[in-house]
Amino acid sequence: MTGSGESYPALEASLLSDEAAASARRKWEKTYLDVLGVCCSAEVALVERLLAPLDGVRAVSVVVPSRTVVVEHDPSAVSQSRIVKVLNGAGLEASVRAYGSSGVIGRWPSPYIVACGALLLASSFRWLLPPLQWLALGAACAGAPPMVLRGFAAASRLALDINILMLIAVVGAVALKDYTEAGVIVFLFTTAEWLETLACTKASAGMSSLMSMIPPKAVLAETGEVVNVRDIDVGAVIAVRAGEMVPVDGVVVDGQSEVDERSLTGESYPVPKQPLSEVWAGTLNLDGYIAVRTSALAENSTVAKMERLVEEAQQSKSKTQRLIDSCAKYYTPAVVFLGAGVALLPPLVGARDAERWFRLALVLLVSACPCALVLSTPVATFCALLTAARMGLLVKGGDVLESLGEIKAVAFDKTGTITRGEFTVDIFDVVGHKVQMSQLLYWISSIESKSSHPMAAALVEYAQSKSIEPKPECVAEFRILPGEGIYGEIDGKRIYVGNKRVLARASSCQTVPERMNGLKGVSIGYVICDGDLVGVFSLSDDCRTGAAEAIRELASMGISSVLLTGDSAEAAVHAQERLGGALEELHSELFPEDKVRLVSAVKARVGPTMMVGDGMNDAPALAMADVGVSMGISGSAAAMETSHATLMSSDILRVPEAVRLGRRARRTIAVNMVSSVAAKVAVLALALAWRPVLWAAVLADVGTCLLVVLNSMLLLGEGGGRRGKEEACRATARSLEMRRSQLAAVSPDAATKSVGKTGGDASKGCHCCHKPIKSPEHSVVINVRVDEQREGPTDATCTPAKNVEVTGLVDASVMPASSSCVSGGGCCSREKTGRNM
Ligand SMILES: Nc1ncnc2c1ncn2[C@@H]1O[C@H](COP(=O)(O)OP(=O)(O)OP(=O)(O)O)[C@@H](O)[C@H]1O
Ligand SMILES: [Mg+2]
Ligand SMILES: [Zn+2]
Repeated sequence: MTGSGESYPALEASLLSDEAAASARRKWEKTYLDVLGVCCSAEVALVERLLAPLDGVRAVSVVVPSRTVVVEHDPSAVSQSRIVKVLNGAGLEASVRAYGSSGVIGRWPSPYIVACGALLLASSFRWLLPPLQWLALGAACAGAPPMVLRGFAAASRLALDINILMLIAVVGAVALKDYTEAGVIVFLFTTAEWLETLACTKASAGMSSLMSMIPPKAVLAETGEVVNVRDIDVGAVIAVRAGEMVPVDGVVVDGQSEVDERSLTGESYPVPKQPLSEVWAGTLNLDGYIAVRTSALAENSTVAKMERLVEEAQQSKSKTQRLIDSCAKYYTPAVVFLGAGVALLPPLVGARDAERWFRLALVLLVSACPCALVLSTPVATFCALLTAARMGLLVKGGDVLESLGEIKAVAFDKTGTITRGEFTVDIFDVVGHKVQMSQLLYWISSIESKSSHPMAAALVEYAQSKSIEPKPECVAEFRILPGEGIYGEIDGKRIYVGNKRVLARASSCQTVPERMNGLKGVSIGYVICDGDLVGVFSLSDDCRTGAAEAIRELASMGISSVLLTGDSAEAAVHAQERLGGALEELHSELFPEDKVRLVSAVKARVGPTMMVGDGMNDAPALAMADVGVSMGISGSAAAMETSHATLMSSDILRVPEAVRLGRRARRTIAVNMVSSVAAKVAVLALALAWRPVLWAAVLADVGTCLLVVLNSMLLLGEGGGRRGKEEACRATARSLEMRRSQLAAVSPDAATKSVGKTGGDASKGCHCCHKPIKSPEHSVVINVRVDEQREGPTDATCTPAKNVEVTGLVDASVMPASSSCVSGGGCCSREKTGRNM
């Protein structure tokens, strides 16, 4: 006995390992199918039940709004055509979507609908020729086959769906000898379904445009060989010519070009690329040839991750949807019993008008179809998610979208979020006589090249500009000290780089050179070598374009903004001044755990809170917030992972836009739900008060379904393209700005001159929209002009800046609002737009 008992685990293990081996041998592939017959969540279960048992199918997911079924399968075990056959066997009208095609969906009504319509029309002449009334019965029969097939497939799996309810109504009407009614029901139902499919085409096209951005082939730079994108290894060099899509993420190694990153960031303007620039799969190479060394496999490229996220987001159900679904499960059987009761009980107890009760039961059944109610959330969520993705905001699920609309407060990180995270080194000094400048630079740049903090990049670049190459391989024991700086050992020396906390920790001598005292608006760093302060430096960073505008926009929506930074209090206050005092609270010198604590404090005090951040030190706070938004494709991976949404572009104005989209989505869902319930109530009221009209019930049902879809699709048009021309202007300004910084890298004079020319046009207005140049969109142009006008008279309107008083250093430094104007420091709107944003 024991013997056989013992043999089981062994057997199981061998079975398992066999299975594991088989599954490892298998080559999984994803097939996208257009399945027109999917219209309700009832069909989702049906599709799953049909495909899951097939051998060689690993995963099935159904995207209702775009009528897409995604099957992960092993083509050698179960072919695409087999899957299509199985689905069509249940009348689901499936077809394989070709790679890169935009979800071809039948534009013409099916022959069933046409025949049904034609017969119904002919039957309307029965007042001329009474036998024509039989044509109505013919119409019902002609249109019914797809319904019967689907209904039968559902029924054989003990599921009750809309097709069955409609068939009951049709059979009921025929039983009452009301053939016209039967014909009308079939016609209305099939036509509405067709219209719904048409309406979904747009949404579906949007989704496939997300999925088919990457070209299937790429060209190897060295050999010119054309290879499958999936077969490209990391580190291969591929050639991307003008007008082609970048096929894999990578780094430019040769050539120069401008790239349109709209597919990722939602903003269409040329981004200049030169050697060492990063490029991403799915972006468009506009002009010039570039050779790209790949940094990821095609399946791990950013766009592929995005695709997966969007797919997952559609499948993850939101709160509202889960509620509806869980009700729908008990609801439909309950309604069937109720219907049977209404039809059977009154005649049994002797009611006279049996036919009326029978009709009432049928109306009840049809009206009970929860189709529109079930659709009201997912379709709206789908459309909003697509719009968000198009504007460069990747939302990880319907839940997040709903929370976005509830936001009452936003916590911003400073470095890399409010500011650009592109530091410049202002001062770099050796302290004492222990080390030489070149040695100090070598140590720092070597250690910093192991850090991903934005300050690190600036320090490495600074060293390189002094012809010193970092050697990260010589650094041992590298450590990140959260909220303080970094540590590393090089040439046998123990070196700390960081803020004054590091100074306090690592050095006994705390006296700082005179020069570093009283510096405004910069971050000061210290270098400590074996316990001695050997170097100091200061770094400055500018606010992002539109940061102040974004915060003001949030305020106008009743949302308060706070700043949470690991940087010094001085740097925080400086940013606040640059923003014209737009922030309500400043908290500085925070450790990652302080950020978490403050986010939960804001949550408790104000309400649902969003956190926007980019760095590793933001990750825990992002997870804590109701909605954590990570900034930028180049932001930290940890932040992107823990956040609920990722802003692919660096346009901070997308933050208020996202909240607005969330609010709009919530409103749309509410309208959908109310109208779908109201329509049913109206029909039932009509049936009780006057008489039960079957076709009106069907019309109300399919009509609200259609309305729900159309109403949700209004979400598609907004968001991304809302600002149109303004957006284009801002984009031009930004690309100008970028060109300027590119030029500045080469020669600072050239930059001023080249953009200065544009500045000359400024008196006439913007060169693209001819509006007077005032708005932040034209910051670059003004940038130059303000430099010239610094001494001149400033604008008469002076936005009152809130006076900043910093209390606790580590903890909250809440600022009382006062209306005194800080002189000089960016309080005038003219200067603000010019210098800082
Ligand atoms: N690699 C580094 N080199 C030098 N100093 C650093 C480095 N990393 C961190 N520091 C110092 O530690 C401070 C806190 O860093 P932390 O990453 O917590 O915040 P931050 O990114 O500067 O600000 P924010 O939280 O607004 O993004 C920095 O302001 C800087 O002074
Ligand atoms: Mg940061
Ligand atoms: Zn319905």
